[in-house]
Amino acid sequence: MRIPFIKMHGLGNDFVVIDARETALPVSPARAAALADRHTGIGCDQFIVLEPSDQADVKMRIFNPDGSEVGACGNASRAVGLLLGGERAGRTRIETGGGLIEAQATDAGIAVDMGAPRFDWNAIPLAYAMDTLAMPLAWEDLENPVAVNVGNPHAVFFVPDAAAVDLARLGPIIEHDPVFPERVNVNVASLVGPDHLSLRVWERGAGLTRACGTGACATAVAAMRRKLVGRSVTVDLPGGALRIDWPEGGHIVMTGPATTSFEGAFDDALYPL
Ligand SMILES: N[C@@H](CCC[C@H](N)C(=O)O)C(=O)O
Repeated sequence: MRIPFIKMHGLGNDFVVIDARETALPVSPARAAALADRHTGIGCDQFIVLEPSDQADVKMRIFNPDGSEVGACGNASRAVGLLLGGERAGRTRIETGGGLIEAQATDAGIAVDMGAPRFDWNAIPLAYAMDTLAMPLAWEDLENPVAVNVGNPHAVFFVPDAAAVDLARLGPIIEHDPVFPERVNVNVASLVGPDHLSLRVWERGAGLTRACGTGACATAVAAMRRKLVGRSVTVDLPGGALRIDWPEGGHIVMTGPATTSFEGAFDDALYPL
């Protein structure tokens, strides 16, 4: 069977999106990983499957290129908001594994209500109780991260110069540390101006990406909790900038672009379950 797909991205974090609301597409970790492969498949940072939802306009399933299914993807949420916004008068409620979120087209881009961050150690989750605003741990020069869950788990390290960190080497070590039983997304961030952060992310199950929307949300709220910035910040990533707002006691709102690259179709027999 020929399966239509849409290739999209948010700041260079790229997705293969399948609209399976009408015709179901069986997915397995092996099929997701094969489609995401940049040499032998279509190639993407995350494979996204849209399914019917009984509590929102759509259910978004998210797979990393290693085949793992995860709870949240900020950049894909904006892409899905762009894709379905026309059908939904600009506003799309999206069910994810990490909770219900809502995307809205605005003059500044697609704004997504990403819900409330969680800082409890067992919500991250961590292997044992500890202070999540300054975890008493270090991996070489990377020390005392903030741990936060924004639908998926993040460790945020504040460093003098994020560009100088050997994230390709340290990222996988931290991602797989047993202190993070569900692994972790690894963020290194520096303050580059008032309410302005620079960020690089080693994504769990994906590696270095040009942008990570949930990483930007996690880093912004971590910086707010550390009182490094105010409640509205710009986060520069290798692929471009996102605006993150987190009003006192409220939900995180991420605003930024989403883009459609091209459409195509694949033969599902070439990607067995
Ligand atoms: N690129 C995403 C995050 C995708 C999931 C992540 N790798 C995880 O395993 O939690 C984003 O834009 O947030």
